[in-house]
Amino acid sequence: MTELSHIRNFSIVAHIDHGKSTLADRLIQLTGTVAERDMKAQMLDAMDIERERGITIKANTVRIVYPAKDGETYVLNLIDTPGHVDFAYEVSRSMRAVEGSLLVVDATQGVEAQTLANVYQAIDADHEIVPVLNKIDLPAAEPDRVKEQIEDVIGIDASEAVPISAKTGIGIPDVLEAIVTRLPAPTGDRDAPLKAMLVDSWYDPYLGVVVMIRVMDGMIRKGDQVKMMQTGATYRLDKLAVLTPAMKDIPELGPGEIGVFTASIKQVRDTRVGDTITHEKKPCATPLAGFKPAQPVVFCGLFPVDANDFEALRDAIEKLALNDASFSYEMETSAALGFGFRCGFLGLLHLEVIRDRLEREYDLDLITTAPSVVFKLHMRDGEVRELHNPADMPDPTLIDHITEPRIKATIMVPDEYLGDVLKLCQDRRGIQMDLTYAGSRAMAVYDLPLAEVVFDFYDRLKSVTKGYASFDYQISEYREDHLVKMSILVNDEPVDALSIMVHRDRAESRGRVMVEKLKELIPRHMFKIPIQAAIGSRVIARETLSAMRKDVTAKCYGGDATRKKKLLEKQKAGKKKMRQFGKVEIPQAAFIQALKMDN
Ligand SMILES: Nc1nc2c(ncn2[C@@H]2O[C@H](COP(=O)(O)OP(=O)(O)OP(=O)(O)O)[C@@H](O)[C@H]2O)c(=O)[nH]1
Repeated sequence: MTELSHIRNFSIVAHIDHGKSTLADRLIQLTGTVAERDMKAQMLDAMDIERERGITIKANTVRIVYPAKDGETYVLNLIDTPGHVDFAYEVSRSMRAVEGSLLVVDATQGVEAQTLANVYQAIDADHEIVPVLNKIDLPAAEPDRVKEQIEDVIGIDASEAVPISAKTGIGIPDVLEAIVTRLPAPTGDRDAPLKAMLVDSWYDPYLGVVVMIRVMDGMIRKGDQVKMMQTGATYRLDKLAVLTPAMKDIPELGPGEIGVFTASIKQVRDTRVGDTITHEKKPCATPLAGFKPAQPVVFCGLFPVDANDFEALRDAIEKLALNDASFSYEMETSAALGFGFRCGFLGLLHLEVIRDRLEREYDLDLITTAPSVVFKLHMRDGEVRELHNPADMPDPTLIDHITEPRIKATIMVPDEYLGDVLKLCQDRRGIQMDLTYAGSRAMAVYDLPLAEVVFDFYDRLKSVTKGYASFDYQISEYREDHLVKMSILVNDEPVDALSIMVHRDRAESRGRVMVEKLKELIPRHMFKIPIQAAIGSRVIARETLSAMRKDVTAKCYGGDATRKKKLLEKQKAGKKKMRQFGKVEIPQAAFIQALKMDN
């Protein structure tokens, strides 16, 4: 056990690309935590997808042993936090497991959207914050200007910000000293009953479920019988270790320490992030505050392009779900798409990440249906039903009214983009609740329907503000509105995967945009194809895709056989991504494209 005074727990907060991973690598390298030959760039972003997308999804941690200038040796625990709004809950609870943060700001760019969103999380968690100005090796670096900006915009003292280059290594020893001298040591009572926070959990193919904890009070040892206070489940610890980042066994962990254990836990679903872990025999009196199970808020259908892949998809989804408690699924059948799954996610990025992993790691070709939220149907007979899929909408005459989830959204944006942001929120049925200014930044608080946000709101917000807005939301309440189901008919056949719930006053314009887009997205066939949007039996928008009779190879007059072959191959590959509806083939991309709202 390490003495409390010799522990420092911290996270690194930064806007994307400001150098968080590079700095973490440097800290690990300089302290010799990983042998030079094992050092690979961006150690902490384990998964391929994280690397490619440059985002960190799972919170990672590493224990660094650092001999400081004062002659004492300190244990520094770094927790890596995810940076996207879909994972805001993961960020906020991992923040509560540490006492301080390094705020990394790119000295050539200055404070940006996520810098703000993330630093406010750190401030909320009462962190001591050490500003770090990165990339000072670049000629465009303006450390003084950025210092001033940190003080103006964030309102924290930046006079002692540490100038560094994570790339060349300048200033890294100063960062380590600042961690020891400026961040507070944790507090806790080793003689009190065990109270530990479940910070994260994941599935390891060799060890089974690994649980990461931060001990608040008491001691935890290998062989202990522990209890999860929320779920009530009890387990015996098989292994207790720290991450260096490789797992290293340790006999015990005391207050302020961070480590991992295994305990023959069958699935990650049995471990709830934020839960309190205590001893079964001598439990602590009260659990830690703020436990909140992650609730899926966005649902969509995932179907195999090739019906023969259904079993493979089931297998893959079950495996992924073992590793991700916030992802839910149930089997679904669709007239158009056959057998598949209705899946629930924390948000759109989460959806994309899961879909990508299924396609890549399990080599599956998937069709994704329109993301939707959970509506509540208040039936005339008094029953309240949840609607996860617009295709399951019952006869509207049986419904008294429908409620939908609303959110309280906070958007921070530089002045010059405010007009566009307000228009976007207005277009999405938003109600302005507050508008304030801090320096040259505005903060707008809106009450918005979640359904209008789940699809492409972030994308639109990013594009109208050139990436300079930060966005955060909380679900507020379910509220009644005039919602109707709109169906899309292609060649007079309803395509259930394209039906959506929409506000009555907006159905016509949404329907018009959708049929126009589908007309562009569906390739011409040998016959005329009507494309219609309808509410019940009433058609509200219609386009006709005219017939075509053309051999794709007709253009290749002359005897260029290879070119002809290539075209045919391309067409064949394209077919794989097509789906047959009656006589019509619809490309898979059309399902998502048609639903984008950028009219
Ligand atoms: N010139 C220079 N480039 C740097 C420095 N630190 C990081 N970079 C580069 O900046 C880019 C982003 O660095 P990352 O460490 O991946 O940034 P990050 O904040 O971890 O990004 P995400 O993990 O995507 O959030 C990479 O190309 C780095 O090589 C620095 O001090 N100087």
